[in-house]
Amino acid sequence: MMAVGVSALQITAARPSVFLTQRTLGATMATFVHESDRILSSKLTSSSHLSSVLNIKHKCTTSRPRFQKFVTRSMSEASGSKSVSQLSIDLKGKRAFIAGVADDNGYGWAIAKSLAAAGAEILVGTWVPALNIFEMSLRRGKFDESRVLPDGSLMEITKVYPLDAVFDNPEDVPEDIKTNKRYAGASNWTVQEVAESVKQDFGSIDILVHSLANGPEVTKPLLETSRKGYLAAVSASSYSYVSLLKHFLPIMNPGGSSISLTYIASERIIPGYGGGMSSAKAALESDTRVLAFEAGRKHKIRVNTISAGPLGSRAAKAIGFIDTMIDYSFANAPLQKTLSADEVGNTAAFLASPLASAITGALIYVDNGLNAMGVGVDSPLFKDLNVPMDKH
Ligand SMILES: NC(=O)c1ccc[n+]([C@@H]2O[C@H](COP(=O)([O-])OP(=O)(O)OC[C@H]3O[C@@H](n4cnc5c(N)ncnc54)[C@H](O)[C@@H]3O)[C@@H](O)[C@H]2O)c1
Repeated sequence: MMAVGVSALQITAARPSVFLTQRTLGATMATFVHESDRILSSKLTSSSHLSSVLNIKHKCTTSRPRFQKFVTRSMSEASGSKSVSQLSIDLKGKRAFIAGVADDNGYGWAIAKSLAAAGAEILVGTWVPALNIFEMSLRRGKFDESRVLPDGSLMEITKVYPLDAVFDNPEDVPEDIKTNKRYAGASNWTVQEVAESVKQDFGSIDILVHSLANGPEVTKPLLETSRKGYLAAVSASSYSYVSLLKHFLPIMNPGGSSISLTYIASERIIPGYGGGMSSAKAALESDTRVLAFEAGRKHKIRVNTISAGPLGSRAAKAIGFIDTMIDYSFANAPLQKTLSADEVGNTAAFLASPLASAITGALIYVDNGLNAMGVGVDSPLFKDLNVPMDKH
């Protein structure tokens, strides 16, 4: 079990922590030895002694390595918690709205878990046609195994909102959708209405995540994509983000953070990622920069996007060649390992945290480094180079 008040997402160095936390200091006494081997007995009884301890440590950094080593060891031992660092991703008291969670396989779910592990309250927006099955599965405990957080507790989703991010307000909704039975029973699911509902229910949020995309003609090459299909991809996958941020910004607390998910097909040719989806991701990335400026200046909100490597989510499986992309990444990325959705989730938690307080308008790759490659090293043409190669 984690200590009370400590979030489950800690950034911990391989070495034991060298500083006592304020909390620990209050209850701790530590003894230090002077470098000339004279005993300098310094009883630490309150947190007001922290600065003097740190000063001693600071002064001896270069010229008194032996003394520093001793102080370091004494302090860690006195703290009694070698693995607790002072640098943690702490989102306690923050509230996140994550758009695009409809099962436990995708990046949205993993991001929700990491944010929850760091202490944030979780609200999700679920695409209306997927809402019933998602809520039923949640209720029946189908996701319980994947709700487990690092400290053993289960991620709580405070509220699930129906959402269709293709529509900004009720006036936009065409008749065929209004009468569609997949939308029957749900209400207030346009972007504007969802933001209003969240405002009514909770007042404000601190973190907005856009983890959704849709391109009805994604399996078609760009040259065969219709205007309708192309615009639908951009509407669902890019403008949906502009709209979400526009409607949520007024209820986002200053210092808050917004994150979207993109894919390398925006900047490099990925045959098979068609239907205008590569164009939609390029728009999303460009918008990230402009929105960072506008949201930063007006509301002090940071806007970043994560370019994630391939993951076998429901959406990716619909494209059809995700297993090939996962194999390709394993064979060619600098890090030969399977990308876990949690790695993207943890990056999102970092970006949402005060640790990333100067990062905005950025595209962060979380893809085992595949983006950095200029060639596919698994090509037979490279066989004489003897590139180190693990088996998948
Ligand atoms: N899976 C990958 O390999 C990969 C790689 C890079 C980036 N991404 C991006 O990650 C994000 C999440 O996708 P994922 O792959 O985790 O799949 P996913 O299936 O978990 O998420 C996509 C979600 O979008 C929702 N959605 C679709 N249309 C919607 C709409 N109009 N309104 C509201 N919700 C809608 C779906 O219901 C689904 O929950 C997407 O932006 C995707 O492009 C995925």
